[in-house]
Amino acid sequence: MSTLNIFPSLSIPSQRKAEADYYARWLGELAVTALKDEASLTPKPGLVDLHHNGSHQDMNIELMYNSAESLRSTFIQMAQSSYSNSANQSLREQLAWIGRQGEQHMLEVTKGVNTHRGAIWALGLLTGATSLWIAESDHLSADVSSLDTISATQIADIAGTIARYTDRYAPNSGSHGTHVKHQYGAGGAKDEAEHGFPHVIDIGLPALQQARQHGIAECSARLDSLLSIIAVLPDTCILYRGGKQALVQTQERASAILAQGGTSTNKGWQALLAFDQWMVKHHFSPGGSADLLAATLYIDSILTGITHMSYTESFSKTTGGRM
Ligand SMILES: CC(C)(COP(=O)(O)OP(=O)(O)OC[C@H]1O[C@@H](n2cnc3c(N)ncnc32)[C@H](O[C@H]2O[C@H](COP(=O)(O)OP(=O)(O)OP(=O)(O)O)[C@@H](O)[C@H]2O)[C@@H]1O)[C@@H](O)C(=O)NCCC(=O)NCCS
Ligand SMILES: Nc1ncnc2[nH]cnc12
Repeated sequence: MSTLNIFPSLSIPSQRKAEADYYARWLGELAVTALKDEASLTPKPGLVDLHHNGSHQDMNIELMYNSAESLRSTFIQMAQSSYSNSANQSLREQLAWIGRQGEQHMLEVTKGVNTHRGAIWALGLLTGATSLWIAESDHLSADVSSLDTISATQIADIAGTIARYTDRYAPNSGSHGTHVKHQYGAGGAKDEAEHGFPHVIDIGLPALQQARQHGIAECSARLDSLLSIIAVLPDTCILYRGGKQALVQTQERASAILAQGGTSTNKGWQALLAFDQWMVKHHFSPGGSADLLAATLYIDSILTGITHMSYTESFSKTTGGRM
């Protein structure tokens, strides 16, 4: 993949540039890990997982992993580009440029299959926003207990601010999302980002954290988080394939499993398996919800991992304190 020559990196002093590269590599790694963790979570309703290809003829787990790996450099570039930058028109268009290059690269790797378009959008904005947030503040030296949902909200708000600038070079895509927008008035991925990722911050993340607090095993905690998102998200993937009724039925089924106590209960687990079969039978797939689960896992990894990764700390460890 070609590298961008529009980064303002030459004007960043070398220490600052080293920090930017350091954090960008870390954030890129977290984003790729989040995508692979989403893909491997099993069993997911209608989605590709370790057991099957869900409602997708053209995808499998190998393809999802390869697609995720292919996006590492995209996320790194987005984070590099955002460090020492501000949430403004220019950054929006730099990220869009990198995002479109990333989409091209993904499509080359997957031979034309749209595995992660929505994820490039969501995680691209969030990696960029995290990088900017790190650069602007002293969060990394903060006590871990203060890195809570406030930090998550701040990062998602920055992502929302960037998303609200218009990308003047966006082509008229004629995507499924555009089609669904006209037919049902659903805002889709763009709306989600512009509002600061409410389905990540107010739904997916609290569901994940609450499940863990109740001692629920990590796999079930993540599945419950996914179901919480499916239960309320206007997912354009479901709307495109099955219309409004499919979306309502899908949401009701996800809510019913949560009302039964979630996937950690025997009843909930059986209901999840039945839900998966029903989705596959009807060829429905909650692709947007899967992307937002990946975004949730990414934000979660920032909150839980951030103190391990202070640049200064890590740098002084490797150099014996000599800066
Ligand atoms: C601004 C864009 C988001 C424009 O994209 P688009 O007009 O296509 O908008 P949406 O359809 O709304 O969203 C795109 C993808 O986002 C996922 N998604 C769906 N609903 C939501 C939602 N409510 N909230 C968040 N995310 C959502 C979804 O992606 C997943 O599904 C993909 C498979 O989808 P698709 O190909 O449509 O469906 P299939 O049924 O599988 O197709 P067939 O097999 O039947 O043919 C998969 O990729 C998942 O990721 C939506 O598809 C943005 O994309 C954009 O402008 N990009 C340009 C560059 C840019 O700005 N980059 C970002 C810079 S940070
Ligand atoms: N696991 C998955 N299966 C199908 N589409 C997806 N889009 C994002 N993650 C997905």
